[in-house]
Amino acid sequence: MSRKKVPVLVVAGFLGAGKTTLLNHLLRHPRGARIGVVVNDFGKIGIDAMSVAGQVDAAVSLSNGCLCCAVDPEGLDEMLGRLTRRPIDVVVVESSGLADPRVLIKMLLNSTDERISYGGLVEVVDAAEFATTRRDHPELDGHLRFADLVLLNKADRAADLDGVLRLVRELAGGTPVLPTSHGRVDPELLVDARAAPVAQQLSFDELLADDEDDHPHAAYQSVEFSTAEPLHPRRFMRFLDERPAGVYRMKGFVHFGPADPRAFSVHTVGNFVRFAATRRPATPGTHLVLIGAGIDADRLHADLAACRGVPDDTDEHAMLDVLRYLR
Ligand SMILES: Nc1nc2c(ncn2[C@@H]2O[C@H](COP(=O)(O)OP(=O)(O)OP(=O)(O)O)[C@@H](O)[C@H]2O)c(=O)[nH]1
Repeated sequence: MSRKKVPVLVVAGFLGAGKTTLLNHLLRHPRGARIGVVVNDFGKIGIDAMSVAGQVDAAVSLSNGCLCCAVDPEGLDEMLGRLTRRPIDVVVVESSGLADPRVLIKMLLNSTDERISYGGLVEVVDAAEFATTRRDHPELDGHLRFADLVLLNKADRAADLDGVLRLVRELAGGTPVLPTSHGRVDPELLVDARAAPVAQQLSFDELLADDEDDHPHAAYQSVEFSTAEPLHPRRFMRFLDERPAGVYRMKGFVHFGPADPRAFSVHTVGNFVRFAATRRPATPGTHLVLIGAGIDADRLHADLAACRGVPDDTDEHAMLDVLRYLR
């Protein structure tokens, strides 16, 4: 039986930006997702966090040094293999501060392990020390641009948060930038909960209602979109390309009708897009949840509604852009 591939999300950032803090936060608030982690230094991941997540053994670590330098592709595959032997929904890999995350990403993209697929790059940036980090590591600008999502952490300590946010957004080009404190992002933004089809999950409003006070739900909005009609693959890909920067996360199922009879799951983290061909969901059609901040729900609805349609008979390659993101 073929199993769903496990996305491997890379968390990068320069020294002290808050990568471990983010990992601990995700482990403490897994929202039903079974999270495996690969960390550089096991000591920094709170054992209590692993216990909360009920997965004390779902972590591997290097006793020293940096993943990219200490591990060759086979070594990485072996580590991931150990994690994905048990049911797991996502693996989060912490990339050491000084390494270029692209080395690790390349290893993941070239992995021969059929059970995993690269799941995107989250760059954690220290908002309080941004100028110093940038001065010491000019390569930071490049990291911001090729990340899929930038978390501007330590927002609580930044002397001029608006100014830093403006600058980071400008440097990041099209990469969405989300301010956070103590890595407290909603896990829904990064990982898929262990769940039935999106249509049967709790709505975001329901999630808003229930949590501890350190859970920053209130900052986000969710927009749901469903249609029984097929989406036109080219129009939908254009929508993804042009989606507003405030849409941090999108997940659900898409149906392209006659262009491809399969149902596809779609999953985005920031700019990262992943499609997977799935078994057809119980209700054929498209069901999407978009999560973000400062987004115009009516506009998103209208833009998605405009994606409905089927390619004409002469457009044989209409699915190509979608298939490029198939993992
Ligand atoms: N005030 C404040 N402190 C934070 C925040 N996030 C992390 N910290 C603190 O900053 C320090 C560094 O955080 P880590 O999570 O260890 O950073 P890291 O990126 O994993 O660090 P390295 O692994 O050394 O690169 C710790 O003392 C955290 O408690 C934040 O948003 N605000």
